[in-house]
Amino acid sequence: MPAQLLDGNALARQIRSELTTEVAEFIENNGVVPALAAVLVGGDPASQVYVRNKRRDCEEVGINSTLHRLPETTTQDELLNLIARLNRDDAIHGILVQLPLPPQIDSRAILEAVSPNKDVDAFHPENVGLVVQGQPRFLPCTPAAVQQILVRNNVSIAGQHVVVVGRSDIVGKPLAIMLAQRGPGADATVTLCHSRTPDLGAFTRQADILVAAIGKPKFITADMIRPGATVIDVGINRTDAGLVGDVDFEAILPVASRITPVPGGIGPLTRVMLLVNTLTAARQLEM
Ligand SMILES: Nc1nc(=O)c2c([nH]1)NC[C@@H]1CN(c3ccc(C(=O)N[C@@H](CCC(=O)O)C(=O)O)cc3)C=[N+]21
Repeated sequence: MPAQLLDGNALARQIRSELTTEVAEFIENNGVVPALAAVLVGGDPASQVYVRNKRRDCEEVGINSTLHRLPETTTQDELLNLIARLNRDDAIHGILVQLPLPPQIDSRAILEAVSPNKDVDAFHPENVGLVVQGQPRFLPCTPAAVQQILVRNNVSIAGQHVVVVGRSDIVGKPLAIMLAQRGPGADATVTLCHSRTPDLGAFTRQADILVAAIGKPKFITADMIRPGATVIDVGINRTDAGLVGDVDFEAILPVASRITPVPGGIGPLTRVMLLVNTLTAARQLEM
């Protein structure tokens, strides 16, 4: 029997519908509309698509969204000035600075400038620290999307061996920490593999749940999967053959028990987590 598809689009739709009710209740109780400010520097085509989809998502659930488009030549000071303004603006609850930023800008300095209370990406060091300590203010969006697709499809995590491939600061590293945490939706045994792991297949074949977050098209092949494993594909690679993930989907389908597609897997859920975090930010700031 081929693997069950874990449908990110359907789950994203369901969570947006839950959020629509919660946002309406928030507005009713507080007389304030949750609001997200997105900052886009330059014209990276993938970023344009992402920001456009995100604005549509906000509209669907009743969150206000504003987009600040800055030219490719924006200086660090100009961007810092905009962030300072958004930090002070009481009508704005969440701030997202779309990555990557142009080379003249120091991304780290920018992410540290966003108020931790409005940091809906959870990229600020204070929020990263809170996640590590198991006291999150916001969960980082893509790791939260992976956790939710597992939890909401009743995939057991506790006591399972999760192998994460990729140690980025925005996906692999925080996800490994979140799934190893004590508590619901966690309690896994986690192995974090990366580009310097020798004999990667020896590790991935031990995975009950394999998460691919490497950023290389079809990098995970069928021989690297334990029969019956759950495979989560975080990759979004634009190739001549279209959008493909980090796993060789067709070849793995007959081996795995469950698998996420690309597109339509973790991507749409990542955007939903941004909405969740914006509502959380509004609740915390309007208390
Ligand atoms: N500050 C910041 N926060 C981010 O969360 C962030 C970022 N910068 N920079 C870029 C990456 C990438 N990312 C995606 C989210 C959703 C899809 C997504 O919805 N993908 C659809 C396909 C969309 C398409 O067709 O292009 C899918 O997988 O089905 C893709 C990529 C968020 N990122």
